[in-house]
Amino acid sequence: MSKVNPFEMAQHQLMDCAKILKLDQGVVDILMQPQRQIQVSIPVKMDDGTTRVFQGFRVQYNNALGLYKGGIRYHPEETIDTVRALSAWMTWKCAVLNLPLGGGKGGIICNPKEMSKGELERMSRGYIRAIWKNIGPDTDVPAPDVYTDGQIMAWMMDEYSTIQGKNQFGLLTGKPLVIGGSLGRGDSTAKGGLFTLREAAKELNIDLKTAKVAILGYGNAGAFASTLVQEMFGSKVVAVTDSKGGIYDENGLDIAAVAAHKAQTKSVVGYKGLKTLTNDEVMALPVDVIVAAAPDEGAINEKVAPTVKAKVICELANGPTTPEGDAILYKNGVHVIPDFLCNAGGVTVSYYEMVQNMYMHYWTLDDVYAKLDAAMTKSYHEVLKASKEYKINMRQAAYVVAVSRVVEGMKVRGWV
Ligand SMILES: NC(=O)C1=CN([C@@H]2O[C@H](COP(=O)(O)OP(=O)(O)OC[C@H]3O[C@@H](n4cnc5c(N)ncnc54)[C@H](O)[C@@H]3O)[C@@H](O)[C@H]2O)C=CC1
Ligand SMILES: O=C(O)CCC(=O)C(=O)O
Repeated sequence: MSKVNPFEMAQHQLMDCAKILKLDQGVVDILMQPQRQIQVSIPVKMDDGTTRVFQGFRVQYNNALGLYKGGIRYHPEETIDTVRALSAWMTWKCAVLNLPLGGGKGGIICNPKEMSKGELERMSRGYIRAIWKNIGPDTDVPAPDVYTDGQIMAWMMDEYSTIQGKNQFGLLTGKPLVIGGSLGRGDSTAKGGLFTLREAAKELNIDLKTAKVAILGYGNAGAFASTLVQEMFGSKVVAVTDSKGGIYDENGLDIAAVAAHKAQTKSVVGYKGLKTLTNDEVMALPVDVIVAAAPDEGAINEKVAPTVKAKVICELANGPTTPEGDAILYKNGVHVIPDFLCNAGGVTVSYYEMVQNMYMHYWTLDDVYAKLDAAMTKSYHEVLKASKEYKINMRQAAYVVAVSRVVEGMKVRGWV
């Protein structure tokens, strides 16, 4: 995961925005730190009879615009700084989409790939027992993120409901459909990002039908993106990577066959005997679009950025580009659709799930996609407009739009 400190990166980006907006010091001081950080120890009975204690976090960054919202990650290299950074980015993400929500994030340091289903269930329930007083349908609503899924959400919701003595479906989003999940949440991050790519392509006169696309990080977001980019635009996916490496075929990959290979061997590497490439080599390929979907914060740095030949980078991952990388990409005319705008489709459909849970009335898939398309398109153009008005890059522009809204919320509430 991170070779950089993601929270320092997030603070650097925020300071950049504070200068553009000429924010007062008191406002900056509030925005630079989370409102609350919770760290808990979770003892778990392992299958072999031993007890292991896992460290878990929940960081509640800012709730000026609404309750804290954001995913929970299970990762061996999770740190409080990763979770802090991600909770800040959640705040800007909800604000840039104009959702009535604030930002939060959670994580547990663990390797879910080495745990049995029973161990995962006991750890997930233990996490909820440790933090239940600080979360809830009106205060902080978690969701799935890296290496967590609907099943884990279901266990967590069930544990919380048991503690409360009543069903609490609204505790979190990304739930299985049968217990109040929303249609369309599964591929919403990728789909939302591709709606912004469509708008960027119009702006830059890129014909997506003939575009070559490289996808970094063939996980939830990346795998959906590789199928959808073909279905929605007819683009050709020529490269994909995962944590073990990448593969490239200039004539296009058969994505269904790559998915089958990954399901069988646990990696895209080795598919049809193609040479294994590193992520950095894939970044430098002659493609039109890069979809950055690997949970590898700061991977697009000052060394990698100058090698990028793509015209557009869609940041489905959180924090893939360092400030130094950003400056180089901007100078070289690479259009970056920044993370908290590009990947906001996930939390937007999570918000739709909350609305549906409250009304106990469920929408069709077409309704969800139509609303998501309208929301992502509107936000993309608001950010593009700010980028032109202020003559700043798309990330700075996304910050300007998002932070202005959060600051307005803080002001009317009398915080500053
Ligand atoms: N799933 C969601 O709804 C959302 C996810 N995101 C972000 O998207 C990114 C990916 O998340 P998911 O797809 O949910 O995770 P995931 O856990 O489903 O997939 C991650 C994939 O990336 C690969 N990977 C890990 N390290 C890598 C590396 N260094 N280089 C290349 N590939 C690597 C893994 O092998 C795996 O295939 C994360 O940054 C996450 O925070 C952002 C918004 C919402
Ligand atoms: O769906 C959500 O609430 C949050 C998803 C998430 O963690 C993210 O967008 O990074």
